[in-house]
Amino acid sequence: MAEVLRLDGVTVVRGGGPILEDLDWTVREGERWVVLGPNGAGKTTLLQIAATAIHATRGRVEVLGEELGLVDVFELRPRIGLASAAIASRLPGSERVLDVVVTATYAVLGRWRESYDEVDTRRAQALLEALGAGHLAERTFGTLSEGERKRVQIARALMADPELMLLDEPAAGLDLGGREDLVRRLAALAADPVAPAMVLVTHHVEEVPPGFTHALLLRAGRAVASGPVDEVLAEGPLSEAFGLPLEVQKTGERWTARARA
Ligand SMILES: Nc1ncnc2c1ncn2[C@@H]1O[C@H](COP(=O)(O)OP(=O)(O)OP(=O)(O)O)[C@@H](O)[C@H]1O
Repeated sequence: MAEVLRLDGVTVVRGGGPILEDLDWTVREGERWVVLGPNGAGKTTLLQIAATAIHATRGRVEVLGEELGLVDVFELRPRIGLASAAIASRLPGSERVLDVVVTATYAVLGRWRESYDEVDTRRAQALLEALGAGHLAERTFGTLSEGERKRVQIARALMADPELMLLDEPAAGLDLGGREDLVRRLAALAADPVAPAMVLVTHHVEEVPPGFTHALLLRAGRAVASGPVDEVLAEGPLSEAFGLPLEVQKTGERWTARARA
């Protein structure tokens, strides 16, 4: 399968020290990855590399077959879908939800022209419906609850039909019902054979949707484990990544973890 993301020996230095160190990682077409690790492990920095928002200090990064540093990132970015709190905070609260989604076609934040093609509007509405947010299309983004915003952001990230989808802590701030609803919708997306390759960042194994195939565990900027989800989301690697002895259980296709008594 084709590689959509490849990092070879990637190091990112900030404030005098490495915040990602000597990372090798490959994501292939059809794969659904979860990136887990404690606060400050480097997860968001890694997504920023994948989103072409920052450059590695050392090492080589290929995104969608193009080597960063040798390619115009403005041509690459429309092929990458990104949903993150940082992007959501830049979306105008007064914007109609349907427009929030439609404008992604033009890879701009906020509405910048008065009309869109009918086909774009229909696609935006269909994506909102697929994420259980069809009824919110005419509302303004600022009036939505946190859970509703997350679903709209994911619809927005899918709008431009990306080849790589990056989700930074999509369940953060959601209540139990909201989290479970989102996990279910992400599982449906993961099961869709035409959905893009996905990378989902989270702190919690409880948020890993069924159908995610691979996991990368980070601790202090280094990979602790990387590979098929069943091998990586195990007590040994998770305890090492989070720095405490954990009891991990898998029930059906969901995981739970807690500190060992
Ligand atoms: N510009 C910067 N200058 C100095 N340190 C930075 C800079 N950007 C990030 N860091 C540090 O790099 C480390 C990794 O940050 P990053 O946001 O990637 O971690 P994370 O795993 O996403 O954390 P969290 O789970 O808390 O969101 C943190 O210790 C952070 O303070």
